[in-house]
Amino acid sequence: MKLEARIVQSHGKAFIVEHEDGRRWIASARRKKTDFAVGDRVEVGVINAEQAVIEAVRPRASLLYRSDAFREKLIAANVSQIAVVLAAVPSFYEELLSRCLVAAEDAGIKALIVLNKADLPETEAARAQLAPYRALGYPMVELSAKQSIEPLKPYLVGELTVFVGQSGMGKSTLVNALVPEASARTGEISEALDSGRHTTTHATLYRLAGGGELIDSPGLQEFGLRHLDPQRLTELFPEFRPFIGDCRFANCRHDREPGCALSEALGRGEILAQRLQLLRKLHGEASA
Ligand SMILES: Nc1nc2c(ncn2[C@@H]2O[C@H](COP(=O)(O)OP(=O)(O)OP(=O)(O)O)[C@@H](O)[C@H]2O)c(=O)[nH]1
Ligand SMILES: [Zn+2]
Repeated sequence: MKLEARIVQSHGKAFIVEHEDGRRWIASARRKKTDFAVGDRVEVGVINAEQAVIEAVRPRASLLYRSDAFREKLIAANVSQIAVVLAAVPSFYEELLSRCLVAAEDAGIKALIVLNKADLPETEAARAQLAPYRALGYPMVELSAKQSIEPLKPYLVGELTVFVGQSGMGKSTLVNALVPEASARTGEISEALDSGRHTTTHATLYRLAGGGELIDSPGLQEFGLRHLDPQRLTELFPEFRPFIGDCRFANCRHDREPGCALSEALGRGEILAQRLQLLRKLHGEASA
């Protein structure tokens, strides 16, 4: 029997898929194909009440993934928004935030900055550090996951939001507050998967009471973007778009070339040094 289902949990090689009527199966892919992600809509062949096989994946509205020199790793499919969870303590990598924003631009989805642990006095400095990103048009919500997640809720309605964050930013606290059953709900199927095959949960999709859905992804320390098209990199920085076409050389890497419109904009204080640095770094990665 063949059915349409959605991947709601990924364990790397094994997945949990859910039909719209709520039935769930442990599913693996035919052959060694494993490039599926939570959020994917798939056609499954049902084997029995517990097991199914993924036969095909439907075209994706969006796909977020990261890549380094050795491999690509899918983060989530069909999401409409990425929420980057940050906190003042421990300190966050600003470059990782910027990379998430670039990935969102590339995937054509919204990005939301969530500044957690607003109860800590160090938050003021973090807020100032993030001001330029708000000025770029990325919305930011400040909250304390330990106190109240109400400020975040309106942003999640009607969206499929993937939550990403470095370890320690409080993403688990946040997700558990948004989805009270999250810690328990992974349930027996997933426990059986974890203990039986020594795999860990890569990502899980949850439905929110107020409408909207979220995907909790594992802590992120790096966000390799080698897969980005070097020709398109500049477009992925919204504030650089007005300068596209203004460099003296058409193939300008915006590094030491004379007549570089971005280097000149930097000299005039119109763009952030760390953003231009990231663009240069991404150019280097993409061509390495
Ligand atoms: N002060 C304060 N601490 C918080 C808040 N939210 C989470 N924390 C603390 O921050 C620490 C990290 O929280 P987690 O939710 O485990 O963080 P995580 O981002 O999921 O990190 P990993 O579990 O390492 O992936 C814990 O000690 C939490 O109690 C908050 O709003 N305010
Ligand atoms: Zn240039």
